[in-house]
Formats: sequence, structure tokens, C-alpha cells
Amino acid sequence: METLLKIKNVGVDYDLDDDIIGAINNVSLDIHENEFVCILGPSGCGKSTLLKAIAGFLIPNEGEILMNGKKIEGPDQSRGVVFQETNLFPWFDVKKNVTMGPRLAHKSEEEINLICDKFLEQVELEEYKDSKVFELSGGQKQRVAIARTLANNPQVILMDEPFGALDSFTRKKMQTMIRTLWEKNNSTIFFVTHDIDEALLLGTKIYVMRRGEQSIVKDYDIDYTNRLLLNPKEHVVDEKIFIKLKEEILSLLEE
Ligand SMILES: Nc1ncnc2c1ncn2[C@@H]1O[C@H](COP(=O)(O)OP(=O)(O)OP(=O)(O)O)[C@@H](O)[C@H]1O
Repeated sequence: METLLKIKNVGVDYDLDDDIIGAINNVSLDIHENEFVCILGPSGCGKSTLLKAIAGFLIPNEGEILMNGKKIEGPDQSRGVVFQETNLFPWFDVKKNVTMGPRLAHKSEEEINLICDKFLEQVELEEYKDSKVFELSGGQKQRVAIARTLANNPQVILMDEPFGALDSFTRKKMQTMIRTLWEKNNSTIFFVTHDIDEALLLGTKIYVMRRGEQSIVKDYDIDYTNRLLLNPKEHVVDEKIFIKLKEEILSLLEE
């Protein structure tokens, strides 16, 4: 697999008036095309900070992040971001929200319609095209936000606890949906979560993060993802490998 992102010895400090907070330390990892990378760790260990550095919202104090061999020096369209808060325009309809990027890129009306239909179909919201965003449920809004990001055709999708505010039933549905979208579009996804089950169900690669001199403490390659794709109802959570990994990660995080 081609290396898309190279994170080399990255450290980020926040400079407060009377203190300096070391948010992440010594992070080195490669993200390859078509990987579903989950960053898993407790609150405050620096997951969002790492995502913001990859997005280009902040520049690391130490080390560097390269995308396609080029240093990231600010945000750009090749990295799409989905947050827990959807940041949609509530008074605009779904279509207008989803097609904001293609419009700014001066695509033709025909292309815009094709993009809109394709991604609304993928997130199963075709019939809500003309609905105002404020009329939608939390899960539907998050699906609009995902369609909006996909519509910009990013090379990598950065997701920061995107399902954190959803009830467990909706969350399950969204997890199945994002796994299917990832496969269908050959996407590369960088997904931040503090939920072990979520990471173990979604990731093809999991990095475990903790506060300390070395932010990433362990990484795992996960090989049952393809089985899940074939049968989303399969009860991987009951399998020995799932339980073993979960116990191992829990004890790592409790150390
Ligand atoms: N803008 C900021 N200014 C100062 N300190 C910050 C800022 N953003 C984050 N921090 C601090 O950096 C550390 C890492 O925060 P970060 O939000 O990256 O962690 P996280 O693992 O994503 O947490 P959570 O899961 O709760 O979102 C924390 O101690 C946090 O208080």
C-alpha cells in the first residue's frame, strides 16, 4: 500500500499564559492508502490535537507531517474533516450544504447534481435532498456532514469522534454505514475515538494513545474487517480475538 501521510516525531505544545501543556509527544506513524486508522485513547491524551495537526489547523512544535511527500503547512481540500459537531448551515437545505465545496470549486450544475445524488444515496438521504437541516435528527445531520465531506473528494477523511453524540442504536447504524462507504469509495480514513469497541469494529489499524513521553504506546493490525463487510450482523464482539484485544488494550490504558 502507498504511504499517503507520514507523521515524523511530532510533538505539540499549547502555550498558555502561565503554563505550557505538552499535548502530544514523539508521534511517528505512516498512514497508507485505503487504511481505516483508528486512534484510540482516553480523554485528554491528545487525539484531537493529532487530528488537527494532520488537518493543518495547527503546526507541530516538533517534527513534521508529510502528505504525498509534501510538508503540511495549513488546511487544504485533500484532507476532509468530520467533527462531532456537524457545523452545517441549519437554514439551508441538505443539497446546498452537501454541494458547498463543489460550488466553491466552480463545478458545472450538472456535475454538482451528480455529486449530490451519488453521496446522498450513499448516506441514504436521497429523499431529504430538499429538507432544511434543522428538520433532521442528529444521526441524519451527521450523515449530511459525511456526504458534504465526500463531495469534496478528499484523499483522506479525518473524523473526530463523529458518532460521540449519538444514541447507541444510531451509532451502530452509522458504524456499519461508514465501513461500507470506506470500502465502496476506496477511502482512507483517520478516525478518533475513545470507544474501544468502536475502534475494534472499524479499524484495519489501531493506534493506542496515552498521555506521556511517548503518546502512541501500541499499534494493532486488525484482520476481521473484511468479514464484517460481508456480513455486518456477524457477532465479532463475541469472538476470542476481539475479547483478547479488548482486554489487552484496556490493561494498556489502565497502566
Ligand atoms: N486549544 C488548546 N489550548 C490549550 N490546551 C489545549 C488546547 N486544546 C487541547 N488542549 C489540551 O491538550 C491536551 C490534549 O487535548 P486533546 O483535545 O487533543 O485530547 P483528546 O484526547 O482529543 O481529548 P477528548 O477525547 O476529551 O476530546 C489536554 O490536556 C487539553 O486540555
